[in-house]
Amino acid sequence: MTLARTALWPLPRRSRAARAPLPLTVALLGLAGAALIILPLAGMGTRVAWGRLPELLSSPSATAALGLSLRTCLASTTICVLLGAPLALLLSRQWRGVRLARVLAVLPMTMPPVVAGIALLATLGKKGVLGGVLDAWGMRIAFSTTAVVIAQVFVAMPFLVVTLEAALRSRDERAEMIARTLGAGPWRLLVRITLPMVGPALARGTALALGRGLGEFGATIAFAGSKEGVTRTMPLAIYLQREEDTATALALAVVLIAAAALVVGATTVPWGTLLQRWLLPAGRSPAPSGTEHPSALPPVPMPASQDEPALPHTQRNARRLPLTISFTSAERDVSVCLEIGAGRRLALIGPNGSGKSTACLVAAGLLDATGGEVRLGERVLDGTGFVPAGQRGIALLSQEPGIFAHMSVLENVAFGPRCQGLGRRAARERARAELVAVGAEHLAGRSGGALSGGQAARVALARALATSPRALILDEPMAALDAGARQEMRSLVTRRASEEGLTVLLVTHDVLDIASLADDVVVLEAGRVVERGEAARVLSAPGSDFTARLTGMSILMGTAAGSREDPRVDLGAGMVIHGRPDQEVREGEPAAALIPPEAVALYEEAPSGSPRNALPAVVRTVERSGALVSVGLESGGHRLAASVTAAAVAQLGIAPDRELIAIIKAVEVRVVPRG
Ligand SMILES: Nc1ncnc2c1ncn2[C@@H]1O[C@H](COP(=O)(O)OP(=O)(O)OP(=O)(O)O)[C@@H](O)[C@H]1O
Repeated sequence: MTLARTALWPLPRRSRAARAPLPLTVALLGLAGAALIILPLAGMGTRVAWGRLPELLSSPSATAALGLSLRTCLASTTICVLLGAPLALLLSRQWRGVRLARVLAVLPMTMPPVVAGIALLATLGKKGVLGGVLDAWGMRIAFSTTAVVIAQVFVAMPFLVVTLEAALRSRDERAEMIARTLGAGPWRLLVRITLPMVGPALARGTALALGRGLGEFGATIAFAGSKEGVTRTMPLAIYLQREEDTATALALAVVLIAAAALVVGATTVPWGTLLQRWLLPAGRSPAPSGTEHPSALPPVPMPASQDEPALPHTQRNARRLPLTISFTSAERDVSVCLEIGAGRRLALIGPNGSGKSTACLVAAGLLDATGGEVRLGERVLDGTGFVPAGQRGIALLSQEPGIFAHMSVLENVAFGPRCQGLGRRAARERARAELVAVGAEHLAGRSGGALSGGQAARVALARALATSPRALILDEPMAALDAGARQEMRSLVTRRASEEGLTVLLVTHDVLDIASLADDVVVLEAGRVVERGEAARVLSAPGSDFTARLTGMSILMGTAAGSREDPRVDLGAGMVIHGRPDQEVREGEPAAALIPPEAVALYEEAPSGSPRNALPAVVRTVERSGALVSVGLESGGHRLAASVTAAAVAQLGIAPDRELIAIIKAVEVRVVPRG
């Protein structure tokens, strides 16, 4: 079976069926192109005195050229990396004139090298603009080994800059955003997140710069001349000796081609994957765990604030803080004021583009709260001052978990505590305890890039909570998970938020998230609040079109009862709803029964056979909805919606105030715990 599956998908690369057909003419032209590259190399190979290669390469002129090329290339490549990487970082950002700067940076790539040499000579030569000044100080650059290095840097650095800058501009910036919310400063962000993310491009750019430096000829001969042992690099030696000492010139050419092939070959190696494999071998055992308990989490120093001194972890847990987010963004046309009570969980819902993520970014400190204020407890985070992301005591979890793929899971979770000043060992201990708390300790040693969606969501939660936040912003972190993983994540968030006493802002499009997680709901439409209230009230009696459409189903609040095989919700006044089996119930805890309108059938009298869910109900509204009719009912103070045919409406005489019996299929009722 496995064989059949692998044979079918993915299709083997060599399979004929897997290849898109190529016109014969195109294939022949391609082969002609390849011949044009290979034939001269092969032709040269026929002239090389292969047997005398060691002897030829050990001649004084050859060793001098080889040694000089090696030294100057190492120096120029180092300079290319040290100056080129910062230049690429500058060019990858948006600022006035950046387009012109990008053109100038690649100009040496398209310039004839000899022109580059003349330009360098005009600047640094004896009569050059700078050369004259340097000459007065006794520094002669032209026609020295330094000139060779400068010529190589001039022509080679753009290769590194262009490669790195393209990678930087197309990188996914979400990981950096997450790192900022975890407290990373500019250097840590650059060294631990940005550069490792573009590591393969940096390696490729460096290899290309090295290759270009090795082959440099025109700029060198014009600016540095050709003095044996001082400026005569391999390409120059090959050119000058090609007639009088052809054998040595060809031997040097072989070395140059071999070096170039090695360098170009190195650019095709998947360095990122290899490094990860070396640094995190698959067999590496997960970090020891199992002895820690969440209550034993080592403390993390809270960001210093003048008006709120850092508190010990245990005391902070006891303090639940209210969160206020109030701002107006003219650019995005969003104007919102949210007040979340201390330790409460508020669901922010609304159509796409209504401003939910904008509110999350403002709260986390990734966007300015223009004309407003962000306040956590007594501490003003934005408004009369600005507390940067990562120092606010607010953690952000977004739809993309943003797990750092180049780090292990343990390092991911330890990242925040490290940013907050904890030592390596203490940060790792803290990370381990957080992983235990979310049931992911077995993943500690795994690479961050080797997690399933559900695992990544757990790790992201552990990483966010490892910074000991007081408020948690959840911007649809469960949207990409399957139903099972979503339910697990809901329970986990509910438990950890209660344990840590967190104030939670949750963005979601899922009614189940609201029913099981939220205390309060705010509805946004077109950047404005159109409805707010307690979750139970908003869900059972929607006051806006959006919530009415969102809920669609009836949500009956009550108390959980029964067992996994027969879960129930007691609605009070002797009314009970049975749900479908295989749902977790916590006897006596708040729960909601979610009922789709199609699961409700209406009868004049209870049918024989005593169906399990039979509720007396009074019709309140009747509305046509496409081919069907939506009937709004009230049963013991609960609102219930049914979807019936027009024929049923006529047959039963369904009209406002009509008393009926609602029969609800237990298999279609979901029982959801309300944390
Ligand atoms: N980077 C940006 N620059 C300018 N405007 C933006 C930017 N990102 C979003 N917007 C605009 O801001 C408004 C609110 O967008 P936001 O992403 O906050 O909505 P949302 O409710 O989170 O949407 P969704 O449910 O699709 O995630 C939209 O009109 C959007 O076009």
